[in-house]
Amino acid sequence: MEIALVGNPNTGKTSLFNNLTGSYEYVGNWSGVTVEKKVGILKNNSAQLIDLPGVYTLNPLSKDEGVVTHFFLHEPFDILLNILDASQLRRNLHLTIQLQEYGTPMVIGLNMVDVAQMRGIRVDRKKLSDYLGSTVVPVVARTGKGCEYLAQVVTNEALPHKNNKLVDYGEGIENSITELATYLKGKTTLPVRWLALQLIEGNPYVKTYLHQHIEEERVKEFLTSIEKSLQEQGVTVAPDQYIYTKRNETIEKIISAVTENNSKSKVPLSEKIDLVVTNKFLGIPIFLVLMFFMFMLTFDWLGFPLADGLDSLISGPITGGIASVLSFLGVSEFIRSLVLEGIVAGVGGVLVFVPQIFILFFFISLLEDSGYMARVALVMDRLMEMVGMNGKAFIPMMIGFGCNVPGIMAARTIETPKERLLTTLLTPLMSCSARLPVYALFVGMFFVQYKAFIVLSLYVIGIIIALILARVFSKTILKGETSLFVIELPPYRFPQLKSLWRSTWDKGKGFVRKAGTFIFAGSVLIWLLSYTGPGGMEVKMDESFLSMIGGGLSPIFEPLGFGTWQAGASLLTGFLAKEAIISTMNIIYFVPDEATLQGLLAQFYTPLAAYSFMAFILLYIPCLATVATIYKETQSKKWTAFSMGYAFVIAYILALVIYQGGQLIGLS
Ligand SMILES: Nc1nc2c(ncn2[C@@H]2O[C@H](COP(=O)(O)OP(=O)(O)OP(=O)(O)O)[C@@H](O)[C@H]2O)c(=O)[nH]1
Ligand SMILES: [Mg+2]
Repeated sequence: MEIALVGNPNTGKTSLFNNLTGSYEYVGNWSGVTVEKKVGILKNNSAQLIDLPGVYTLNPLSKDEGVVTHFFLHEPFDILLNILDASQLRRNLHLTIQLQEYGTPMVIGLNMVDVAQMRGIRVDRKKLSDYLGSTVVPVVARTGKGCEYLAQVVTNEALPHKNNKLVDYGEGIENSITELATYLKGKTTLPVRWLALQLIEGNPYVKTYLHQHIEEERVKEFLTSIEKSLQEQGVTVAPDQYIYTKRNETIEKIISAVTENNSKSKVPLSEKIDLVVTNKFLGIPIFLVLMFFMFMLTFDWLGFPLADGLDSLISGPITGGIASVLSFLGVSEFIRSLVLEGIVAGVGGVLVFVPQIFILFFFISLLEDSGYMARVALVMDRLMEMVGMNGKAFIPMMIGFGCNVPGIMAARTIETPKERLLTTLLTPLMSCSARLPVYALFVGMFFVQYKAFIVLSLYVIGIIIALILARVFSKTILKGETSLFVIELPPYRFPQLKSLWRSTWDKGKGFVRKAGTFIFAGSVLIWLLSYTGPGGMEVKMDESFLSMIGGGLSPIFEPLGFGTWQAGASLLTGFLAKEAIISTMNIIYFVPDEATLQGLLAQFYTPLAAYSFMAFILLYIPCLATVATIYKETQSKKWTAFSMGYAFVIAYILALVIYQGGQLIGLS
């Protein structure tokens, strides 16, 4: 049995999905968190649950909304589980009516009853159930209250195929629909009334679907007959508007019958906070201060001591322990060196940064779950509009701070193809967490006093370059209108510690896993390349294959301040994954403990060259996983190649300006 989970954005569908299936899908307090279909199995194995992106209507505007409409047209399922936000019933019911018209047996999960109660809204579950002809089960998806019972109702009860005429659109429309039904007879298994109403609303997916099943003439005839019959009735508005009005009338009737509103406070707390946070002048400074605070926490107050401790642990007792085990086993010098100077140095060098990565992810999860994300979009909207995008595109970019891959996926929520492509191309300029170890290493060495400030400057450079390029691209290669900026500001929520931790862990475990697989394999390879050379095995590092490869690249980087073969080799591996830069450096500059690695770096970099190097790493080329995602989302080799090419050029120019310009004004 297949159950489809459908509802407005940000109503708690994925929270419920996670609860019922034991999954850990992405949850956040803004609209458009889920952008693709996710399938899970109910805990009691009785059915499959399908989580879908949130939609306000089945008539899609953006790509993630299209996922839902496509699903309704092409992927048959057995039961609809419609999630309603009890505190936003009026708006949610528009979708419910459309789902009802689809005719599949439906159960209503009335979520956020805790929020509704707090605001003094009471919903009469029994009456609502009578109106809709579906069982209504109140739940709190976040805590799991009522969820088990909801699962029982969905899977156990014999659900009625109910009357799907909740709204009466009048005889004219109903007659035309009956006529359309005769043409579609035997040609589709989908409910004709639903198809017809969606067509009147202008749903492009349904139109295409109908064109595939009957002659286009018939579709046109139907639409003309609707228009004519409405005119005859003296209706002056367009048919889609008429449908909307009719639905609204029904909704008002239901709302006044089933809800009771005893709210006392006129202005909710969220709105009071927003007066400050989204203020025209204060908005951006507040955002920057928050980021600065995040970096202070990650690099100074908390992260640095933790990483330092972990580092001593890895380079001291752990390496020592492994060394003694190897001696005890009597392994060859080759194996010993591979393990200690390759794997332990490479993987350990990356794992040292786990505490800092987790702190960063914790902070990002906090922003996501509190509701601040949508506010940043609003605050950034003015800047974004100046460059041909709108504020909504900043959400994928913010997500990109964690990892560029989900950031690019989130670009699906952007309505126009032009802006979606722009966002996809520019999100890799956002500094992801994998670049953080590089910053940590270098600011720890060269900018001890200003760690957080230097890192913040890199993040801001990423944002500024993205804005400038957005402007350039939208004036040259990607012309088109900027779409209207519409965003829902969800109420602020106090994040629960449990879900915060879960979401932090979910993001962070990818980093740990990558260290154990990708970085592990990479370290072995890099070590082998550094251990062997044209002269055979055990060559001096400067005569190894790795130094030849890196040396081939180094002249290109000479003008940027880091023309060493070591830098060339690390940048090359950095394309596979940005953390690999750190593991490569740990292997190349192998020294038994980190303190001296930093000392060694001082021989190769000046502070100015270090900054130029960090800026270059920030921008130079998206990592392999990101490139693959860009290809998957754009389905275009041309744009994928472009995303790599332009990034390299920009990185080069910027690093050049920083290094040469810095020298000109006397920095070193
Ligand atoms: N107070 C309260 N918050 C909830 C409840 N259910 C979910 N939330 C919160 O609401 C926010 C949205 O939850 P999601 O599960 O991501 O919502 P969604 O419907 O999947 O959202 P989209 O994927 O964007 O359509 C999160 O911050 C949840 O913690 C609830 O019953 N009560
Ligand atoms: Mg979701």
